[in-house]
Formats: sequence, C-alpha cells, structure tokens
Amino acid sequence: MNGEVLRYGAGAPLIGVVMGSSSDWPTMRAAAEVLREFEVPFEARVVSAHRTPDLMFAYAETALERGLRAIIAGAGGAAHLPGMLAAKTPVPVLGVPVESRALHGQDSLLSIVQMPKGVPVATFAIGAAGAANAALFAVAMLAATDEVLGQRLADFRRCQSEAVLAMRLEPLE
Ligand SMILES: Nc1c(C(=O)O)ncn1[C@@H]1O[C@H](COP(=O)(O)O)[C@@H](O)[C@H]1O
Repeated sequence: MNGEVLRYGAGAPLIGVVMGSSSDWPTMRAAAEVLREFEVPFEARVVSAHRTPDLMFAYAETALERGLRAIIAGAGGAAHLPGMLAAKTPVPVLGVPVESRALHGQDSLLSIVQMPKGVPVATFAIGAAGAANAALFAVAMLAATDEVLGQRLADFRRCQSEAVLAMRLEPLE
C-alpha cells in the first residue's frame, strides 16, 4: 500500500484513523490526539473510496490480519469511505462526518448514518467533537478487555467531572 502513514505508540496499531483527504486532518486529528493521550497505538492516513478505490479495498481487506480492532473513518460530502470500508472488513467502523462547505456536513452525516441494514457504521457527530468521541468510543471498546486502559478511561471521566464541577458562572452585575 502506497501513501504516507503516521504511526504513534508502541507496538502494532490497534486503531486505524483514515480520512478521505488531507483537508479532513484538522477534524480527524482530534481523534488522533485522544488516542495518543490514552497511549493506544494507532496509524493515520488518507484513504479515499472515490479517489483511491484500490487502496481502500487493500486497506479494508488487510485490516483484520494486521490487528486493527476498529477503524475511525472520516469523510466529507458524499462520504462513502466509512460505508465502503465496512462493506469490505469485519473490523468495526466508526464514521465521522466532516463538515462540508456546501451543506455544513449534513450531507456527510446522512451519507454515513443511512447505511442499509446488514452493514453497520457507528456514526458520530459532525466535526472534531465527533472525531474525539469516536476515539473515546474506540478506547471504551478496547477497555472492555484491558484493565489498564479501563483505569485510564475512569481517570479521564473523573477529571472531566471535576472540571465541570469547578465551572463558575459570571454573576449578573
Ligand atoms: N467523501 C470523500 C471520499 C470518499 O468517501 O471516498 N474521498 C474524499 N472525500 C471527501 O472530499 C472532501 C473534499 O476533499 P478535498 O478537500 O481533497 O477536495 C473531503 O472532506 C473528503 O473527505
């Protein structure tokens, strides 16, 4: 498989982060940042169902044997990448709708979420928050069989709750 691949973490990647274009990276890096924070080994690369269909097939067909436990796939507009990956691999695909210029990501969302029965893609919110949540979801899936990761997730949730409890509202004048 040609094309640049970023790899983070020790050992073989457990999560694949793929996106239809490098223009999606500002959104999809939110997923990468979460995985790095949780020390989950992952790879990130551009794969397009439309523009590099052979690469997309090869990526999906080798995902299981390469040890990937989930694929986080982001795309914008006619976002066929997550669904086509899901069609070619049993590895769970988590779809992230990237905000498109013309339709603000509504097109991306509907293309990803409206899969025909039998080929599911878990679909997240439009944009970087959706990408971060897809990564947190992948962490939660892995944490079901990984105590250390489970503890990290519990610590993350505790810190998040503490941050909310420390929130202050500006009093009225
Ligand atoms: N939706 C897809 C697919 C696909 O689904 O295979 N490949 C690229 N794209 C999307 O096209 C948008 C514009 O891409 P460019 O910025 O490269 O023109 C991106 O959001 C990308 O995800």
